[in-house]
Amino acid sequence: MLERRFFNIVITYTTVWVVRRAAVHTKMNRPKVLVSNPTVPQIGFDLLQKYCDIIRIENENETKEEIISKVKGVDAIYWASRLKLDKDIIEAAGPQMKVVGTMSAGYNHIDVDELKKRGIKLGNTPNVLNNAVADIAVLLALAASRRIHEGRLKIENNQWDLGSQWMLGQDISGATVGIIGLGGIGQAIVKRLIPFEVQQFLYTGHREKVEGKELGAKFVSLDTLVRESDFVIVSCPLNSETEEMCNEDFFAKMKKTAVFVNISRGKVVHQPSLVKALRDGQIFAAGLDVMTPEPLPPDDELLKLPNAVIVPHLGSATKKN
Ligand SMILES: O=C(O)C(=O)CO
Repeated sequence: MLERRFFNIVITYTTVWVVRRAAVHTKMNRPKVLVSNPTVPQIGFDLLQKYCDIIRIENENETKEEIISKVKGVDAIYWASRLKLDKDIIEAAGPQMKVVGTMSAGYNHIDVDELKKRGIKLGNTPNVLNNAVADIAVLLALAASRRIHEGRLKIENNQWDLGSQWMLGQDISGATVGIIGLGGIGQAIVKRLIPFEVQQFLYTGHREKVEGKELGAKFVSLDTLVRESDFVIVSCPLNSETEEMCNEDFFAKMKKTAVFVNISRGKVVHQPSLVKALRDGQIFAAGLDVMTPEPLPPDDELLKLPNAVIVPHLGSATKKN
């Protein structure tokens, strides 16, 4: 999964741009940049090399210790890593460090408070990923509601039944779709689902948005969204407010026929409660691009559920040709 993600050239350009700007800002001829993982596409290294001296981590499964051993004295960090960029690493870099660029829309893997305290700028890659991630959200919503994983298992187990009422799924046409977090990705999801003749879109977040009005979506409380939606799609950032927001109480409020989709971060969900809700038929199905932990161990309970469609965090894993 990591290799495929890092092929996203658009992301690379954006991150390199952030690091370059920092270089100009610091008025240094050739600032030193640590690249935290070697699977960044060559084009990324080439661009960086033009303006900066690169400190490389050669190990694809980089460790915090390795990063700490090489980070001292750098002016910037190109964070292409699933590890947490935490206080220890920031401190080890030293007070001259001015900027961090990350190849992702989400930045929950970076200690932003620690960066702020030290006046270090952070660049991420919002918007470039909206379409790719929204595509995965739609794919998961349809795959989960139409029992795609379960159907495949039935074939493999020689349980193909010819009855007319077999393996009925949930329609998305005529459904109420609730989007938690109508940011760029949430809006792209709504745009994709309009042609599916969804009956109404609900959304929730900090405030009502002009874009919501333009898309014909109705701003409601989280409670209303969870209770009234046939599809609940999570596309909000992970932060202290949203961590484990989808818990036992949340799933208990959902309709028994509803489908849950998460393309945000695994930790927005209290996963044991989701597993229970799926196992006990409290909700109909789930489609997940993100989970806890990542990578998910092959013997995890989630993978034993026929009504869970799971992909290994492929939201942004597309290649622009
Ligand atoms: O860019 C991100 O933050 C993603 O996780 C895309 O899936």
